[in-house]
Parts: sequence; structure tokens; C-alpha cells
Amino acid sequence: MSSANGLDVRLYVVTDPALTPADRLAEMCVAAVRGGATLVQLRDKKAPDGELAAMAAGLARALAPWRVPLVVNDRLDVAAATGSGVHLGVHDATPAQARARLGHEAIVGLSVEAPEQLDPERIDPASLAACSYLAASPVCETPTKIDTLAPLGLAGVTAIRRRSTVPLVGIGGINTPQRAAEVIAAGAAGVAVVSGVFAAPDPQEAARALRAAVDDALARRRDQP
Ligand SMILES: Cc1ncc(COP(=O)(O)OP(=O)(O)O)c(N)n1
Ligand SMILES: Cc1ncsc1CCOP(=O)(O)O
Ligand SMILES: [Mg+2]
Repeated sequence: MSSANGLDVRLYVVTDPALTPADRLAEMCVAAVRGGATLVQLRDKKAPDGELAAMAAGLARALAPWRVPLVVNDRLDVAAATGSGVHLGVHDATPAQARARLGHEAIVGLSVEAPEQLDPERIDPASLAACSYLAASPVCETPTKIDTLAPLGLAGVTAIRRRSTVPLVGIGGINTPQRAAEVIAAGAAGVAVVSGVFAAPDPQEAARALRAAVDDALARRRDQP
């Protein structure tokens, strides 16, 4: 089930070199996709551009039969070179720059760390319009990424949802089906997960359980008057 702009963000898996080493990257992401992941992000803060581009190209080939899109974290050049989408944060290129570089069909995502970041006086309207999705980041504290602002909590997810017109995912500490369901009930269209899938003993089964919880929570939300 896609959002209004056609992007399916229900279960967004994000890689981590500590959990998804290069020699198992494609296999682990395909397992997550078999379990129900709808979007994959290649996130490696340290790999040089050339190495990251090679990983992105291999991963894109592995995902192609599943028709699951690939997004590269931070690196606009690598995204452009591999035909991938890009995820950006406050320290990265702007969404407007990414849209100009990658074209109108590309996936461009943006982290939102506080609802006020979406106030019209705080964000360039061209950048907001360039986003395919937003990520409420982080929802909960997580050891996977410690250089964050204070966690948004579920109230923060709801506040960001009220200010956004594109699909919203929550990220950070969403490592149980119960937590995923709460984030959807708070207004997100999907959840983005690192350790909840890739540190699990069986990533395919972990993805299946998270995706089932997301789908169930979305159905409950639609049923509300
Ligand atoms: C889906 C998703 N949401 C948030 C982030 C974090 O991006 P950013 O704030 O730029 O931090 P780094 O990931 O670059 O450390 C993300 N990568 N993906
Ligand atoms: C990349 C990122 N951005 C915000 S929190 C986070 C890490 C989320 O990891 P986990 O799903 O293991 O809590
Ligand atoms: Mg970033």
C-alpha cells in the first residue's frame, strides 16, 4: 500500500556496517525484503564514496527483482552515480539541492528532529516541497545513533505529522512490533528500523513481525471515525 505520492514507507530498513557487513549486505537486505521491508537505506558513515558506490550498485541489483527502492544516506554524489534516492539531515545537502541533482522521480528523504524545524520561517519551502518523505528522528533513544537531539516521543511524531504533507516515518528505538504499532497510531505512515531487523537472530522473521504490526496499526487507524 503506497502513500499518496506513490512511496511505500511501511517498513524501511536501514543498514549499519556493524550489523550488515559488506559481504552479507545484499543477503541480509533481501531477507528483510522477503519479510516485508518496503524500502532500504544504505547507511555507512565511514566508507569512502567509491566503496559506498560499489555497495550501492550491488545492493540495487539484488533489490531490483523485488522492486524495492534503495536510498543512500548522506551522499548525494553516490546516489546520483547509482540511480538511488538519498536521505538527508541537517548537516547534509538540502532536499532542494538533491531534487535538482537527482530529478523529479528520485526519492529524497529528510530527518526532522523537532516539530519547529517545519515552521515556515525555519525551512525553505522549496526544500520541503522537494521531500518524498520525512523522518521523525529519533522517536526513542537508541544506542545505534547517539549524536541526536532529545527523543521526540510519540507526541513529537504526532506534532510533526500535523505539519507535514508527505509520508512520515518514525526512526530510533523501534525494535518491537508493539513499539512499531504505537508509532503508526501516533500518525506515522511507516517505521524505519536498524537493529530491530539487522541485530535479530532471524532478520526475515523480525521484518515480518514488524510489518504485520505496521499493517495492523494502519488498518486500525483507517477504521477510526
Ligand atoms: C530514515 C532515516 N531517518 C533519519 C536518519 C538520520 O539522518 P541524519 O540526521 O542525517 O543522521 P545520519 O544518519 O546521517 O547520522 C536516517 N539516516 N534515516
Ligand atoms: C539512523 C538513525 N537516525 C535516527 S535514529 C537512527 C538509528 C536507529 O537505529 P535503531 O533502529 O537500531 O534504533
Ligand atoms: Mg545525515
